[in-house]
Amino acid sequence: MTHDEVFTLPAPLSLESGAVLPQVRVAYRTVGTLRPDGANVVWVCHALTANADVLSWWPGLFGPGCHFDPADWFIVCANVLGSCYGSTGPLTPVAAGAAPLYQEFPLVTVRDMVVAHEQLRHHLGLHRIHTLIGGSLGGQQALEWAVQRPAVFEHLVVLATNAQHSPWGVAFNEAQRLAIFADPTYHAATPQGGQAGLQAARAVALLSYRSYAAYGLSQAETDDAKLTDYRASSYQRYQGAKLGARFDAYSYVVLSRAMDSHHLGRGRGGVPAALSQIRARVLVIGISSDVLFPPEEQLLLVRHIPGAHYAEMASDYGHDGFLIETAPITHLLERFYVQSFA
Ligand SMILES: CC(=O)SCCNC(=O)CCNC(=O)[C@H](O)C(C)(C)COP(=O)(O)OP(=O)(O)OC[C@H]1O[C@@H](n2cnc3c(N)ncnc32)[C@H](O)[C@@H]1OP(=O)(O)O
Ligand SMILES: N[C@@H](CCO)C(=O)O
Repeated sequence: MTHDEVFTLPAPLSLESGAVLPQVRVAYRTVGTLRPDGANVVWVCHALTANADVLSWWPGLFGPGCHFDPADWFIVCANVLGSCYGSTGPLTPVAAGAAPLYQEFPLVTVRDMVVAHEQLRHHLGLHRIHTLIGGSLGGQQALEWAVQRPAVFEHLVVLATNAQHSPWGVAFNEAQRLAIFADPTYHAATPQGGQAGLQAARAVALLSYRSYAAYGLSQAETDDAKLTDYRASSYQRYQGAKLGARFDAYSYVVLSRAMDSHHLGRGRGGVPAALSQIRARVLVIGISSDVLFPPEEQLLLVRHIPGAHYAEMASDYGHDGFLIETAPITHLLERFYVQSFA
């Protein structure tokens, strides 16, 4: 029922930047069984540091007994180009026998990621996708894909995402990249290069993923006499180390730049014109406390996507609420599918 595979694109991939990747591999996982009529496909686009194993990083939404239960759905998730979970990225060769490119890996855009996954969709023979879903960078890909191929997707569910990455979002990403570039080991181009910088970058990023309230709830001090060694400090260090143990600095730079590049309106006459091309039935979910992708960005999507539904979740978790608040998301999905068939 679970199938892991690597698909090699049949031809070199020309990137939006003009660079060419001679050989691109896309690691993907499918879970569940495809119905003979092909009507039960849910394709998941993952966010910044996740991977093709959606049941591990989106528990509560994907898995036995969840809304997207593999007993009912054929679940597809592919690791994005530039990442470090099996698809071609800075630490893997881009041609047979070639050395990894590390910090010389070319600029990848969200459009490039989608072009690679569109080729995978063809390879898998999936002519209709019942639901395309993603949050954050995953939502950016899902929107881009729905604009590129409006006829393929019946339903589109995007969470905590936007039509164009904001100056605020770019600035957060640049602050994180500065932490990585300040680490001299990054420039040495080894698999472990930039680890200290990556850990600092994750600690910076967390401030944009959570909220004042979330830190207050989980990291409040009980010892009034304390002058140092605060819980919030050790939490930041722990989270940095946790990402460092499973990710690399070079992929992090590539993926954060891809996020910066996201602009549905580029070359398409602007964002409203691009969004108006979407034909899927759309649910847009915002999170009240999301400071990185604030609800006004999702409201802009809803204004320009024909017939789109909007729901806002109240949450203390900020942007990461899209990964954590799976009970209210399940409720919103159930309501959306009922509305879709009404
Ligand atoms: C193997 C893989 O690649 S799996 C990929 C996993 N991640 C992804 O795919 C990306 C998406 N997921 C995420 O971004 C996150 O996992 C989230 C948002 C879903 C949840 O974040 P988490 O870090 O798990 O939760 P939270 O912020 O509550 O932190 C809990 C962790 O911090 C630790 N912690 C909490 N307070 C402190 C503190 N004061 N000091 C030190 N550690 C602390 C907890 O012990 C816990 O540790 P654990 O993760 O080892 O169990
Ligand atoms: N916490 C998410 C990033 C925010 O979208 C991740 O690590 O992928």
